[in-house]
Amino acid sequence: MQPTSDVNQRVARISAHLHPPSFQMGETSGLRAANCRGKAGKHGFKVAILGAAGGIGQPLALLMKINPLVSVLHLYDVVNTPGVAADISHMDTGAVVRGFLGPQQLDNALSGMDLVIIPAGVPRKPGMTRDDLFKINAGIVKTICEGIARCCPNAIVNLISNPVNSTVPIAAEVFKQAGTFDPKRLLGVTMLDVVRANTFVAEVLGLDPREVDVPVVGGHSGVTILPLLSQVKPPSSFTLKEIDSLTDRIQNGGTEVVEAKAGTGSATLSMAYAAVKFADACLRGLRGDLGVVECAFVASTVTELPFFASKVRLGRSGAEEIYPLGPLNEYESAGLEKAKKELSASIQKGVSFIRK
Ligand SMILES: NC(=O)c1ccc[n+]([C@@H]2O[C@H](COP(=O)([O-])OP(=O)(O)OC[C@H]3O[C@@H](n4cnc5c(N)ncnc54)[C@H](O)[C@@H]3O)[C@@H](O)[C@H]2O)c1
Ligand SMILES: O=C(O)C[C@H](O)C(=O)O
Repeated sequence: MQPTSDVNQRVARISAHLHPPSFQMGETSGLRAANCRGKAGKHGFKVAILGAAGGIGQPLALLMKINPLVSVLHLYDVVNTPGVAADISHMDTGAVVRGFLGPQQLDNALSGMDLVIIPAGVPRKPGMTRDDLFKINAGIVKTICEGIARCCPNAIVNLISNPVNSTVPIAAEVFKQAGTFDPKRLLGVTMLDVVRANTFVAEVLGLDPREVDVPVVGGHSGVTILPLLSQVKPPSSFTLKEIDSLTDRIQNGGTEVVEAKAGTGSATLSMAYAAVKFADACLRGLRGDLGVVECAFVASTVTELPFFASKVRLGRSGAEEIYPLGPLNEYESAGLEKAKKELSASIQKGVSFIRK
């Protein structure tokens, strides 16, 4: 495989020749959006997806195009965005779609955005840990975050790229160096763990998953994924066997999908669903809705670690309140100690990548 920087440079050279700063619906057909009578995009939020041509990026773009809170949707990737943007732009929903290809168009993709969602980077293959992705994805996240600091320092950032336990600290360090770090606006997306936990717990309880709420705290990898089954809503009790098997399945849900996909990638469709659920919550918070609460991996003082996933209240300025973990039982307290040990090393690895 070629180093990412070489690929990026080649893409930049080619795209500089082939493409203007962005391309929009109709630009190849003679009927440019700019010439049309209606001017869309006045109401609602401007959202960028970086990694928009990927396994998560494409269904995520589709679902964000349907979201009535989105007025402008920027789709950025280092490959294939012309096709994805053209395709998505034909959907008769409100958001105006623009595509951006390659590093030369990164700044235009990001300028003026309210929310930036980042699923850029390589996924796992069977036998790999999320930390095995660090080598490639750390640099990708660094470059993208440098762009955010330059072009939309006030945007809310939803970071999906793995390993989340390290990429969020990387993003924080980039923003600190640029003088733009606002801990409330940087959110690591752990929503898929909650989505899985709700589904698996509902299965055991014989309930509709939409009626179930399982807080999942800690981080987004193996033992750092800590479901708090003692706090499930509606209040429920489990046998020790159920607790063991539910905890194991929630912690290894990602690996279950990686193995089932047998080398072709990791969770994309359920992740796009989870990402949209989380992004929608962020947008409702930005709009000023009250009582929007979801789990996310954020800068935190809930434990002695500088980052931790827990329930947060989303408002006009991002994660405005971070809730404490609440009472843990003995099983969960033991899990918390294991989680903190692994998380601490992953956070340090991310910080050192930038401070080196
Ligand atoms: N947080 C979570 O819960 C969660 C869940 C699933 C997957 N993930 C992670 O999300 C990432 C993406 O997964 P995927 O299945 O969509 O992978 P994918 O390979 O299908 O897509 C990734 C996309 O990123 C693009 N990309 C690469 N370098 C880029 C750069 N410098 N700038 C912009 N785009 C770039 C690629 O061209 C590709 O289109 C992986 O790291 C994966 O581990 C996280
Ligand atoms: O498991 C992976 O590598 C992808 C993602 O983190 C997931 O939880 O599905």
